[in-house]
Amino acid sequence: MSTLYERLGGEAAVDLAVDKFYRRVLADDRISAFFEGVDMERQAAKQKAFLTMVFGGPHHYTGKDMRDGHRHLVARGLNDSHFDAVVEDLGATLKELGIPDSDIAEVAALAETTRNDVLDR
Ligand code: HEM
Repeated sequence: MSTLYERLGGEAAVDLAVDKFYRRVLADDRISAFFEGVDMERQAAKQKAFLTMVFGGPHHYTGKDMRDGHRHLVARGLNDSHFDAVVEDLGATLKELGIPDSDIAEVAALAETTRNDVLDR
């Protein structure tokens, strides 16, 4: 029985999805403002960490890290609607990559488990 991360293609799939996902997020005017002024050098690594988490792969982040990493964004108004937009953009990216709907639903469910930490509540 393979894990979701393995089924999606492991690290290679994460690398492929990072670029497509980030482009989609930056083009999404519901959420792009939150990424203004973000350190671009570190951004690829962060996006990789993001996708590894939501693919259910090996990552070192905790709920506390997610709180600390997004608290400054919550202070700038980050809320459920923005979280929903990110999950939607992620689903659209995976769909574009030919990932089956059942796997996309699993990724969305995993993302969901981080919602209260990301939104600091
Ligand atoms: C599924 C939920 C989410 C996960 C798993 C996630 C994951 C991550 C991770 C791992 C980092 C790197 C943290 C660090 O090491 O500094 C990060 C940073 C970031 N996230 Fe998220 N994130 C989520 C939701 C969101 C949402 C909804 C937004 C905004 C619409 C967002 C915007 C950002 C930004 C702008 C950064 C960079 C912050 C900075 O460097 O100033 N994230 N996220």
